[in-house]
Amino acid sequence: MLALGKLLELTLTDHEPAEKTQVTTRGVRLRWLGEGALEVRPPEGEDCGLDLLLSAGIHGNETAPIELLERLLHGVANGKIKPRARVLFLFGNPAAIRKGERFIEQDINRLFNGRHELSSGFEALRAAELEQFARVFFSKPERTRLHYDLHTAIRGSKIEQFALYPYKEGRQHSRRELARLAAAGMEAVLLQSKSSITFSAFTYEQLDAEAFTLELGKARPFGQNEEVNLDRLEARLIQLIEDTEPATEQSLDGLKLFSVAREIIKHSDSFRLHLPADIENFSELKKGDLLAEDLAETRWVVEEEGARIIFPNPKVKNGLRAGILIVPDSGQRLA
Ligand SMILES: O=C(O)CCC(=O)N[C@@H](CCC(=O)O)C(=O)O
Ligand SMILES: [Zn+2]
Repeated sequence: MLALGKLLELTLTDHEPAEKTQVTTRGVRLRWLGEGALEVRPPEGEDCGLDLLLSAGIHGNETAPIELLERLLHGVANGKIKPRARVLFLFGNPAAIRKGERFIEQDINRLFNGRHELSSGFEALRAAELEQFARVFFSKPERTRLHYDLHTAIRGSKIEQFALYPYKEGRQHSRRELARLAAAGMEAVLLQSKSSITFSAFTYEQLDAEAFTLELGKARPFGQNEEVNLDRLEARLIQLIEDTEPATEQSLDGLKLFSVAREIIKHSDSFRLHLPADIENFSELKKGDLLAEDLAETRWVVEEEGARIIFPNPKVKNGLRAGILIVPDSGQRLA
């Protein structure tokens, strides 16, 4: 296999390849752009017009999606996958991947959309670099832009695979994209209702890509991901790369939709979350329950009908999201 097909190995060993560009026997061009970043270009005349950004390892301990990208890249490099789309593969936080940790100094997925400029250190520099890779990749006019940022979650979940769909004022969420996600095995989508500082929010809000964070199961170390079944997603990604995707039905195929009722922000070290430590994502909450407390007698009480919790985490830094309170959404505002 071409050396550049081994992007994960290069990244894990912190190795710069001798040859930065390689071409497969079928004329597919692989270009190493920097640490953990590789662009794939289809042969001349075979480009279908899709620019697909696939990122994983934004959190270094979320290995199933990293392994998935590695399989796709091996397929491209050994000729089994025949790209007709331009694809940018990104491993988000190489230093954290090498250590098998969520992050080194700070959560890189809270440093996009300008936040890295207000910060410093390794992750802030990397977030700026990732924005630049994405900006250059999505700079070609009149092409379709799609970004999937692949993650796994800290805890178990009542709904195993789901997507988070960013928000931008004046832009509607696309029913067609949701149908595509359902076909890729996603069981639910959370429609965001405000701007955010994650990687997918950056490409959605600033680069006009359709962009999603995909949550694909529980985070486990490399080689221990047999319980994370990515078959449907993998098949769909290969179809996107090869431009063989069947015409997507508009049916959302049982996809559950949620919207954000409230983000629970941890303001101080006094923050207390009144949920069991092993609570699963999408657990239902009872109206009237005290969810959390913080300084100055701040109390978070469940007021919404049908409320559920995702990503509860009292250990985040002060000022960051310590959980999301979500409610069912009828999908009436979809385009
Ligand atoms: O399990 C958790 O608590 C977090 C899992 C995770 O990393 N989720 C992403 C979601 C990003 C988004 O809101 O689009 C994150 O927290 O960065
Ligand atoms: Zn993550």
